[in-house]
Amino acid sequence: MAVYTDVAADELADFLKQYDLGELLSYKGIAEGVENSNFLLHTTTGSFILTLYEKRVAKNDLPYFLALMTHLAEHGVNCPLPVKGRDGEALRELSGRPAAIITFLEGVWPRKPNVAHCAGVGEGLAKMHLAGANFAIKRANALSVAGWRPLFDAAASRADEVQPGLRAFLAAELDHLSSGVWPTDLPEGVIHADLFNDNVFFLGDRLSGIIDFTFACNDMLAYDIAICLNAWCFEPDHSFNVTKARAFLNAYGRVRKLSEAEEAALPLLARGAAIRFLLTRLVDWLNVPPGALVKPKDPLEYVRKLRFHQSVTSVRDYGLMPSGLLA
Ligand SMILES: Nc1ncnc2c1ncn2[C@@H]1O[C@H](COP(=O)(O)OP(=O)(O)O)[C@@H](O)[C@H]1O
Ligand SMILES: N[C@@H](CCOP(=O)(O)O)C(=O)O
Repeated sequence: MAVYTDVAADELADFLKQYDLGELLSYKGIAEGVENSNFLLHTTTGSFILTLYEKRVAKNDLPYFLALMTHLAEHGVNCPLPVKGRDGEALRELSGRPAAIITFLEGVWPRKPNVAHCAGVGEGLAKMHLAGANFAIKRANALSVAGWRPLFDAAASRADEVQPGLRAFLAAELDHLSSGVWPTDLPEGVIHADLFNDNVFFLGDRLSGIIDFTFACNDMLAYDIAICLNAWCFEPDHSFNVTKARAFLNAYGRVRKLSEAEEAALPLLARGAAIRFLLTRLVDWLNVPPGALVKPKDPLEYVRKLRFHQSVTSVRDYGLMPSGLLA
């Protein structure tokens, strides 16, 4: 359960007086997520999500996330809306943390994503990319290449406790990715940057909503695709499922066609996406705050994904023909 900061009932009831949300009926910490403390609130007017922003989130970035959700919702993406208080503000403080209430989205995230889910997320991601095109505020990706070295430095001395040889493996990969090979000329825009299956809700096989914009930023759109290939297209036995990848990429391409340069960059972007999540997971694995109710995610899952992408020689391995998408 990701609750790093607890909230007392009387404190919350007082907090809610700043909103037109009625009286608090009940609330509970949410048993998912690893980044922030989240609570499900039931009030006399409905259900809401309360987020207390923790560790990796810079306070200065919060207006970006909240404005982005509003922008995307206004442009056809089903995502939560920040709830404003009577003073017109959505962002305030609770229990010493920046805090915001957002609307509750119906739907269930898929525990075992199937091919239809992968197609749904491909279409949804492309629509989100198009919807973000005219969003005016910019936020650099703090967890791109330049952000990986500090994470490595924070974990390197204990990496081999997690897997012998991991430190050297990570060092070599980081050296490669920071040697000038990382693309700089691919189409950019607003990316979600964490579109894992626990951040996409479905009703049956139909995508019903996207949540958790805590890592959203401006970066290469194809990098978001690479993050999804990792998050959606591997099986529990760690094998890559090319059928899911093809379904995901084809559905994406029907809404926003990938350029040949983007296709060609996918193996490298997928390596970068793999090391990014490997490193944050490793740091979290080695630094669980005492008393926090959180289940850290397995960094080694991403070692296997990274090794797979290191072995890729052609985009055919992702279900693509080099010259374009398969029909
Ligand atoms: N707007 C929402 N509507 C419904 N459930 C939500 C909403 N936002 C978050 N949740 C629930 O809370 C969980 C954790 O939220 P998430 O934003 O992924 O956490 P974190 O802030 O740690 O990244 C989600 O998996 C989901 O179950
Ligand atoms: N998706 C990340 C962890 C952070 O995401 P959250 O949405 O679960 O808080 C990972 O799998 O490493």
